[in-house]
Amino acid sequence: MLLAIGQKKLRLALLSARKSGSGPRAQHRPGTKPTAQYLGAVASSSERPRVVHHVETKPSVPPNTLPHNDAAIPAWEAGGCLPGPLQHATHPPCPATFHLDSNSVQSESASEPWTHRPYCPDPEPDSKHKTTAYCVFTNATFRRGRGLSVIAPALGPDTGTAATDSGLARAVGQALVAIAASSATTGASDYSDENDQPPVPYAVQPIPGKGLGLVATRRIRRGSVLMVDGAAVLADAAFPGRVRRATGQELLAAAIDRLSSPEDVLGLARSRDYTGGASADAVGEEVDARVAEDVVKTNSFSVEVGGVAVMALFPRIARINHACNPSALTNFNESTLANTVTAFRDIDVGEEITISYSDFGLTSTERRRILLQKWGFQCSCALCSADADTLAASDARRAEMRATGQRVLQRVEAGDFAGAVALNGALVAAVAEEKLVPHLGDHFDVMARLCLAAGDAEGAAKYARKAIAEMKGFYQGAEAEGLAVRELEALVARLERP
Ligand SMILES: C[S@@+](CC[C@H](N)C(=O)[O-])C[C@H]1O[C@@H](n2cnc3c(N)ncnc32)[C@H](O)[C@@H]1O
Repeated sequence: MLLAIGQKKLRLALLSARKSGSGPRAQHRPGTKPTAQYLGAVASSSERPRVVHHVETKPSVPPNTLPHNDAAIPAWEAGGCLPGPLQHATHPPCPATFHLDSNSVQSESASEPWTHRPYCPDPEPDSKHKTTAYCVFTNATFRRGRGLSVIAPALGPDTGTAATDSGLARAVGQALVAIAASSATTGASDYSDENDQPPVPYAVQPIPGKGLGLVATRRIRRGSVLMVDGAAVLADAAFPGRVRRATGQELLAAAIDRLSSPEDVLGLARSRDYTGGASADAVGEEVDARVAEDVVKTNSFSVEVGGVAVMALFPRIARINHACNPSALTNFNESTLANTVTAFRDIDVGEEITISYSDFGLTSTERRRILLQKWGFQCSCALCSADADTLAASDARRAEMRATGQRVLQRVEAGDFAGAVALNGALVAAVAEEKLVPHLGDHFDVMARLCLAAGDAEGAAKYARKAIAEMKGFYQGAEAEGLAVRELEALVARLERP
């Protein structure tokens, strides 16, 4: 994700170089913040892969809905206790509502995020490993009753927060309460899945050399939403390094087991066959634990929730294969806990729908190595299978894009904005030639800011208009109304004011 990181750094450099009040405030928005990538080595990856991140146009939780201090939680104050992970130092947990069976439903109240008692296996501390207590928190109503399980640090009985509390259970709990409140008001389902009603524009079918995959069943236009998939499992990315393996497997198995259809997850692709041909639900508990672990490794995205790095499993998106020049992009929205798949370009009937698990700025050799090392497969996508000349030309463009991005940044840091404008123009051309079209809006946005910093108001307005057109064309619907577009529109209006 060097390209996007470069863009982000560049934007930051531009902001610090800019005189106060002379331009719009930069925000993270689609294509600029690397967050999502399939995980090969669970949690240990320091890479921040390709992502398209949703524009947050409003706070994810209405003010005072679920604040972090007890003084502002009147509904729960009345009861004198807080449910599950939202317990606070001065408020004891609500023992009366917990059933002894950890799988039994605790509550389906819209104001309480967890419908089950947290499942907290013994952390098995030993002298060699520094272990942390983790729990499985479950909301059975999310995803239209298919459920969501969260693996997050346990909350201490005395403090309400664990020493290592990542805030993950709290952040997800807040999102769930806000989602429930919004569904109750609007009658809408817990995430926007209007595009998922049959007939969907794709079919899941065998793809030679790749297992199953998605194939377009009708022509899909660039920018259209193909699928919105709510998370089934969210796991603190740090947990595999902080629990013993057996405990980790136990947590994962419990997280999946609490979903209404565990087989939807256990039946996903994995790197090995532990079953001897038996179906996932027909095998023993021990095997299930290993299957659960492998399925999560093979199919999880890396996203952020409440500033915490998280492994996220979206069961339907998990069927989408990787391509180095993909036909679609994913876009995780922290407020809805759902991931949206958008067509990267026009997709013909019969064409495979693919996303990228790796960084666009890498050469083919680098990508293949990472896909093999971290995800355990030899990439057989169209670009990797292309002839040597095509691959070499693509590699040269991607290497050049990366190097040019760095040079642009150096010019900005040196205050040479005119030089940066000239170089960034070459970068935009290379991006277009490599058909990484969704990035164009971001690049035009950067060009607008560079022109502004260089004192070229006309150029700034021109590129701001181009960025708006790209962003609106690509990120249809809510995204097009996003903060970035509004900022750019404000910039154009300001620049055009006589
Ligand atoms: C998230 S799953 C994708 C869906 C999977 N094909 C299935 O059958 O459910 C990832 C797995 O799909 C396969 N895969 C995905 N993209 C591939 C590619 N470009 N080339 C070869 N295999 C691929 C690999 O086996 C990988 O471990």
